[in-house]
Amino acid sequence: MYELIVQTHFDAAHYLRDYPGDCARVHGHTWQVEVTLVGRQLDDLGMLIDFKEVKKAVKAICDQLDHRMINEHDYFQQRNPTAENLSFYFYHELAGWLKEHHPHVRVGTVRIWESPRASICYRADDDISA
Ligand SMILES: Nc1nc2c(c(=O)[nH]1)N=C([C@H](O)[C@H](O)COP(=O)(O)OP(=O)(O)OP(=O)(O)O)CN2
Ligand SMILES: [Zn+2]
Repeated sequence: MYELIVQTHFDAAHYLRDYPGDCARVHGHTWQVEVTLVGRQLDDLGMLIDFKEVKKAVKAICDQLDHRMINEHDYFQQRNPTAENLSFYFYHELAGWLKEHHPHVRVGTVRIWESPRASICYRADDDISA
């Protein structure tokens, strides 16, 4: 099994609806994003997927959020823009892209850092072996 990892970041504003504290006020983060893709099958070049392609796909998702108010994004109008919801959103956007373009590869995890000291990692339930 191969595990491919790419990291990137985006800067954006958000606020947490109904949060009992200062995070209910508009503020910003540099969100770090780490995506892990997994698969067994390599292409003729000996690659799981070209890093360049993965970076482009992750960037396309980040670009929808970068330098914006995340709460105004369609997906986050009804959901709080927490690291949990962001990791779920990235996971499923990438899963859709892989299904269409690279069906032999799946998303392993998406980790989102709100700060260097706090992150959330999402993986699909059936990957949990406990
Ligand atoms: N489980 C989660 N908890 C919190 C989230 C979240 O997405 N998931 N988000 C927030 C707020 O966005 C808040 O801005 C971040 O809080 P915190 O990590 O405390 O950030 P600080 O920069 O204030 O951290 P300090 O260590 O106090 O500087 C809150 N909780
Ligand atoms: Zn915040």
